[in-house]
This record gives sequence, C-alpha cells and structure tokens, in this order.
Amino acid sequence: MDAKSAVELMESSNEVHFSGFHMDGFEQRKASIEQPTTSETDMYEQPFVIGVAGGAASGKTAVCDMIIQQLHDQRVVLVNQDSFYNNFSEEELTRVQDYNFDHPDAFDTEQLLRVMDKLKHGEAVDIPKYDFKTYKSDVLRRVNPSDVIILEGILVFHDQRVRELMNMKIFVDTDADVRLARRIRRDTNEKGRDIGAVLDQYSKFVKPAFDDFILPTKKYADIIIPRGGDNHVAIDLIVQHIRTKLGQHDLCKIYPNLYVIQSTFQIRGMHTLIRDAQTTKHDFVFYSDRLIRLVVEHGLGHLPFTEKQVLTPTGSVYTGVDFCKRLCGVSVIRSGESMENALRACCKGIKIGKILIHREGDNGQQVCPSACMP
Ligand SMILES: Nc1ncnc2c1ncn2[C@@H]1O[C@H](COP(=O)(O)OP(=O)(O)O)[C@@H](O)[C@H]1O
Ligand SMILES: O=c1ccn([C@@H]2O[C@H](COP(=O)(O)O)[C@@H](O)[C@H]2O)c(=O)[nH]1
Repeated sequence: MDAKSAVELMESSNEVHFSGFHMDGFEQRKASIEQPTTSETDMYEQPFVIGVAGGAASGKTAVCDMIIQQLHDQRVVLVNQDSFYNNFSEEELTRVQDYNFDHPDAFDTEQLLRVMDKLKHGEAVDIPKYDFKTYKSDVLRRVNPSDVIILEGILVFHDQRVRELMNMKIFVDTDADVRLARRIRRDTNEKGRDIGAVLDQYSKFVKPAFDDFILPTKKYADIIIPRGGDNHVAIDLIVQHIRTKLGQHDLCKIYPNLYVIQSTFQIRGMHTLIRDAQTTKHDFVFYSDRLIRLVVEHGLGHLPFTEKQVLTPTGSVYTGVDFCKRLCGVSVIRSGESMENALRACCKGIKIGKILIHREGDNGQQVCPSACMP
C-alpha cells in the first residue's frame, strides 16, 4: 500500500473504528481495508453488535445498563427483543394467560432482522415499545444509528441469522431460584400481575421454555456471566474489550508502530467542524491547531524516557520520569509544516529540520530531492 492509499483509507474511515481481528469464537468481519475499491456510498462504519441472552429476570437489563454506563463516551443503543413480540387480535387478548411468551414463535424475528439491518447500515429506525400491561406495542421510539448496538432478550441467540449479526455474545447465567424470586417481585410490583398467575405461567411456560430453548443457546456465547450485574469484574473486562475493538484502526494492522488516538466526542466534534464547508477560516485554524496539538502530545508520549527522582517543595521524594533529550523534529515540506508550531509549543527549544518528498514517475516511487537537518 502506498502513502496515497493509506491517506485515503485514513480519510474514509471515521475516528471510532472496528477491527477485523476478533477474540476466538467471535464472528470474523471483513475489514474495510480488504475492499479499497468500495464506493463512498457503501463505506459506512459497521457498528459493534453485542447480543445479551439469558433467562427471564437473570439480570440481562442490569448488565446492559452497566455496559452502557461505562461506555458513556460512545454512542450506544439498546434494542430489546420484547419490542418484537407478535401483536394480538382483540379475541386473542382474552386468552392471553394461555399464550407462551417464552417460545421462539412469540417473536417477529423477521421484523427484528429488518430493524437490525437498518441500524447496521447507519439508518435511523422506529422500534415499538412493548407494554407488559396492555400486551401491545403501540408506541414507537426513534433509534438512531450508533457505534455500539446491544440486542437484549431471552432468545436473541435462537435464530442463526440474528446470531450472525453479533460481534460479541454474552449469556447471563443466574440460578433458577434467584430468577424466579426476582420474577415474582418484578411481575407483581411492575407488571400488575398476581402471584398465582406468575407461578402458573412459570411452571407452564417459562421453565420448560428455558430448558428447551434458552439454555441450549448458552453454547453460542463468547462470554458467560455468572451472577449478572453483581459481576463487576466480568463487566469491566467486557467494556475493556469493546473499547479495544472500537479504538482499533485498520491501519494499525499494517503498520505495527502506528498508534491511533482513542476518539472522544470532543475529537469528533473538532473533526466535524473542520470538515464543515460552513466553518470559517478562523475556526478551521483554531480547531485544526487543537487537533494537531493532541497529535503532537500523543506522539511525544511514545518517546523513550528515563526514570528520575526529584525533591518536592515539601521535602518528599517524587519518582517520575525525565523527557528524552536531544530531540529533533523533521517537517515534511507542503505536508507537515502546519504542525511545526504545536511541536515548538510542546518541546521547548526543539530544532526542526525540513525535508521535501515527492513522487516521481508512473510507479509512484518517492524521492527526496532536498533535506535540511539541524
Ligand atoms: N444483581 C441484582 N441483585 C438484585 N436484584 C437484581 C439484580 N439484577 C437485577 N435485579 C432485579 O431483578 C429483576 C430482573 O432484572 P433484569 O435486569 O430486568 O433482568 P432481565 O432483563 O434478565 O429480565 C429486576 O427487578 C431487577 O431490579
Ligand atoms: O406480555 C408479556 C411478555 C413477556 N412476558 C415475559 O417476559 C419475559 C422476558 O422478558 P425479560 O425482560 O427478559 O425478563 C419472558 O419470560 C415472558 O414470559 C410476560 O410475562 N408477559
């Protein structure tokens, strides 16, 4: 890959990025780097899709909430399988107590697939909100495309096509007695059900469906979380893994000494401003300088250092590090000169050399006709 295609790839990819490398057992994804000829309309960022399955009241929602809380600086959206319960006719509603809500056929999986497909392709979508009291999904909520999509529900691993959408599959594994106790409390307090009906439904439908349909999908999980939301260690590890996946840039796979700065909404906001045709020259320079300063500071962070101890004004010893000495910057003429000021501002007294690189001939060979080093 030559410098031009590397730059084009950088340009076409956004700050938050998804890698084709996955932990064992994760779905392999085709990284955009394998498709350099893809047209601009096809070049969308693929969101990272996490499936969270497990028995009813196992703590799936609690686990999702904790993941979302920890990923507060990313765009994350939660899609519940409940939203895709089949609709009832008025006649069917009169016999709702005989309905098996825990059977795979209770869900409109085709609609779920359509919704997920839209979100994966960067389209906003209206998703029904299921009401456990009326058994209806009349209200819609607008869900915008996001960097991370969490699909949660008792049977989200049941259909192979749904499983194949997922980059990470989590099964929340909580003891049956704990699930039943939580279900009784939740369904009587929040869903307005009476305890007799909850127990009848449990023995007639919920337990058999767990054994027949939900438990067998545990084998598809990449990660099994015992004790649900109480398992902070598992949730921290999951969030760490998601962050690594989101931050990994395709170019890092080709250039092992390339570091890509983890994106934040601040960085994204600045990238948005400098790309906006309406942005004034003054603002463009201001935000470019801020971004350049970040790049320079991060770059300096990768230089070698030596350990150093200093005495603080209160007389205690502080063990820190000493900056690398005798630094020299090299500015590529017509390319890196805009970064010189930031480098001077960060490295007191740094000497900066100049180099001119240009491409010669049809094979794109790069030559260096002029260099002036300090
Ligand atoms: N770790 C926990 N300790 C105590 N109660 C919990 C815990 N996790 C969830 N719950 C409660 O159990 C019920 C079911 O939890 P929820 O996360 O909604 O499970 P699910 O989404 O799997 O049905 C809720 O009322 C919730 O408040
Ligand atoms: O109208 C309904 C719809 C579903 N249920 C029960 O809900 C759980 C699944 O929801 P979780 O949030 O995963 O617990 C399932 O066991 C259904 O039986 C219901 O009771 N009424």
